[in-house]
Amino acid sequence: MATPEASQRVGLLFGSFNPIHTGHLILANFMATRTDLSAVWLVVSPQSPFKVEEELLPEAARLSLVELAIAGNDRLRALDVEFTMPRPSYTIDTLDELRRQHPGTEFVLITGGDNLAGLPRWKGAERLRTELDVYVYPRPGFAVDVLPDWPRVRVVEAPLLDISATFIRHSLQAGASIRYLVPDDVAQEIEAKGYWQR
Ligand SMILES: Nc1ncnc2c1ncn2[C@@H]1O[C@H](COP(=O)(O)OP(=O)(O)OP(=O)(O)O)[C@@H](O)[C@H]1O
Ligand SMILES: O=C(O)c1ccc[n+]([C@@H]2O[C@H](COP(=O)([O-])O)[C@@H](O)[C@H]2O)c1
Repeated sequence: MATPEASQRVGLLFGSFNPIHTGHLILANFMATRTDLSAVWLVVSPQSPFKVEEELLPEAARLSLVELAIAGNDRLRALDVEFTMPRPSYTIDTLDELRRQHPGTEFVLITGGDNLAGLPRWKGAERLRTELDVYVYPRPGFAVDVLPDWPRVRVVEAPLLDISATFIRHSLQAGASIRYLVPDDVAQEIEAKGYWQR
């Protein structure tokens, strides 16, 4: 008899989450509730391969903010699987690890439209192209028809969200309010810890 996990299709949203914001949350919840996915796991990457960020919060702090943000949403889960893996964090390696840990689960890669054009340069791109369904959430300013050779890419029709972690960090550095750009609990924690504030 099939176990509940055997039929599960889970979306993986990889990110720096520096910090998590409402854009991530709307995206993740949209994928978890309006597609064939039963859940979305937010994978916090200690170090994204292409990103050189000077103001990267320690991964444990970023994970904590993700956990605060998704508390109470049964369809979302935060993962620290990359914390004990080599850096930078390559998605194909994490995918292999998660497939090993969850043999009954079928994983789908979720990404924002800004990362789509770069996918062919990711480690193991040919495996990603052929082995995975990729669900894309469009992002303002980025074309989504850039990978005609990736037949497993599917772009969802969803409201565009012009929110980024960069904007949150810059707002904090400028002393501007980030209310509603991140959940209240996250804003309070950022303020209490003084993250990105000068
Ligand atoms: N507003 C958004 N619309 C669509 N996708 C998004 C949005 N914000 C983040 N994403 C996607 O979420 C994933 C993780 O993003 P990430 O943690 O790098 O956040 P970010 O806001 O892009 O950060 P930064 O501004 O620091 O570059 C990526 O696939 C990214 O494309
Ligand atoms: O595996 C790769 O080669 C690869 C290259 C670029 C980005 N990624 C992953 O994509 C996620 C989002 O990337 P970024 O740079 O927008 O934060 C992040 O978690 C990275 O680990 C992965």
